[in-house]
Amino acid sequence: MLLQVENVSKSFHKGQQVLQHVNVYVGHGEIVGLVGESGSGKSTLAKIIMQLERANQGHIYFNDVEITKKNCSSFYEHCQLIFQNATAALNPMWTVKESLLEPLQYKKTVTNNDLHAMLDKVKLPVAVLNCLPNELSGGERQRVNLLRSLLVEPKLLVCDEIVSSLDRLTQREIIDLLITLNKEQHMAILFISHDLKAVSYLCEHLYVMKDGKIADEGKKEHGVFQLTNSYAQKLFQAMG
Ligand SMILES: Nc1ncnc2c1ncn2[C@@H]1O[C@H](COP(=O)(O)OP(=O)(O)OP(=O)(O)O)[C@@H](O)[C@H]1O
Repeated sequence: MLLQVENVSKSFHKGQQVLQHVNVYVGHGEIVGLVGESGSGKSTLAKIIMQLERANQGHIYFNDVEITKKNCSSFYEHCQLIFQNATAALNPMWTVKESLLEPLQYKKTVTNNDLHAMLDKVKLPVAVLNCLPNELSGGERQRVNLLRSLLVEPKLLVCDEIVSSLDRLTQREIIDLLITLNKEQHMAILFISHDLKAVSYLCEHLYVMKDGKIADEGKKEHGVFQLTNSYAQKLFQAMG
């Protein structure tokens, strides 16, 4: 198993349990969805996985090694998080080229040819390298953000609502790109979203969250998730 979230619980204030005994598993090269209503605890779980928040209880394992604050820098070489607000993730003063090269400065040399090949992969023109974030569209910014994470060649990409603010066509292009990266680089994806259509299209395995608990989980068979919990079934019936 690549990622194991074991029995994670979290409360910010006394009495308000945001996550309760959550177990989530992502296999090598697997695309796993996590859906749930607004406030069900999805982003909090993503932050706990990435060691940006501390769980009150439970453990995170990556490749069977427990992730803690102490060893998380090597974890970040293999696991990257991207989130909805691509603008906030990019330094407004840096050109795209500076933003792309910054996470790699101590790791490996990236030639202009490597950069151009990667830009091509995420369907961005070479001209964006000299642009500042505010000179790009929302879709372009999210592609830059994605590319920034991909240059590290992660084994797992955690995506928190990354297509929610984009139009349907751009959403589809980014999701198709994720599918290509998954196939070509065997990169696993934890795709957190409240967009059931996007999740149904992309994911093979799904967790449904409700009020901080995993209400159901199921694999996709013949294009349909096999869910047994009545809340989870209703969610998908409502989608039509
Ligand atoms: N830093 C914090 N301090 C206090 N409460 C918080 C904090 N972060 C999240 N919460 C609370 O935890 C609950 C879950 O929030 P979270 O952002 O994880 O939900 P979500 O499922 O990601 O929602 P959305 O789909 O709207 O992003 C909410 O009630 C939220 O107010």
